[in-house]
Amino acid sequence: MKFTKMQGCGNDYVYVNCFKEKVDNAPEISKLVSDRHFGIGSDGLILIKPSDKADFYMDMYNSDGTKSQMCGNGIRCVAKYVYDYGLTDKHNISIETGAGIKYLDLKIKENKVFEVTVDMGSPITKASQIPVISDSEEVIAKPVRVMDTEYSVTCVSMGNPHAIIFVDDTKSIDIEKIGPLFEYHNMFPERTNTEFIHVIDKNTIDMRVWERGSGETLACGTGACASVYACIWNGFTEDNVTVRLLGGELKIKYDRDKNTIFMTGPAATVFDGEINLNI
Ligand SMILES: N[C@@H](CCC[C@H](N)C(=O)O)C(=O)O
Repeated sequence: MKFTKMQGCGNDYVYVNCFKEKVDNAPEISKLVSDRHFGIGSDGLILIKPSDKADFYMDMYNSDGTKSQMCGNGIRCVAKYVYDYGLTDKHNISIETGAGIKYLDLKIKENKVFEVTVDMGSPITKASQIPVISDSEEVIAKPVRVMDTEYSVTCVSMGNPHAIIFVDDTKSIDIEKIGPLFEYHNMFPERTNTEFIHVIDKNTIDMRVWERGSGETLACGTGACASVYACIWNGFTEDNVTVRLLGGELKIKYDRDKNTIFMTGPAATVFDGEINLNI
C-alpha cells in the first residue's frame, strides 16, 4: 500500500489515496500503520476517497482502529495532499466528512500548500447530540468528580464529542491517568475527546488533549475549535483566539453572524512510502 505520512501541528496521520489504492479492513490497517514501533507511526489513518456531494471524501480512523466523524488537523492535510499531488488545481475545495461537508481555503507558496483555513461549521451544544448524558439540555461548567478531584466540564461537539476542562496549568496534568477516566466516563456513551485548557488572556489559550482512540496527541483541530467555543461560552475569551498546543499553534475565529468556526493552521508532508500489509 502506497501512503504519505503528513502532520498538522504534530498531529500525524498516514494518508492513503483511495483513487489508486484499495483498502479493505481500515480499522485493522489503522492499528497496524499507527504503531510507533512495529508500524509507520501515527495517530491514525486517513483515507482520501471520491465523493458524489463534494470534491473529495475524508474517511478517518484513530490509532485504536475506531472511526471518527471528523479530524481538523487531518482535513487540512487532505487539502494539501489533493493539491500537491495533482488531484485538483483549485484553491477552494470542499471535503465531505462524517460531520458534513467542510469548505477549505488553501494558501500556496512555491507551488505547495502550506496553510489552510477551514470552515469547521457550527458548534453543537445540545447534550443529546454530543452525546453526553445530562439532566440539563447543555453541559456548561458542570462539576464532575474524577479520582477525588472536582473538574469543571463544558461539552461541545464539532461533529465529534469534546469535554473541555479548565485548569490552572496544563503542564502538571497527569494526562495519561486522567485522560482515559474522562474518555471512558459513563457520561459519554460514545466516549469523548478531552481538552485541558489554561486561559492565558482574552485571545490566547494553552491546550493539551487526550484524544478518543489515540491518547495524548500533539494537537487536535476539532478540539481547538470546541475549546475556543467553550471559552467564549464561559466568558473567558473573545472571538479570535490563538490556541497554543504541544505541536504548534492554531488560529481559531468564531463568526457570530454565521455561527461558524474558522480554523487556520499548517499542513506538512513528512514522507511518502510503501508498506507490505501481508507481513
Ligand atoms: N485529531 C483530530 C481528531 C481525531 C478524531 C478524534 N480522536 C475522535 O475520535 O473524535 C483533530 O484534529 O480534530
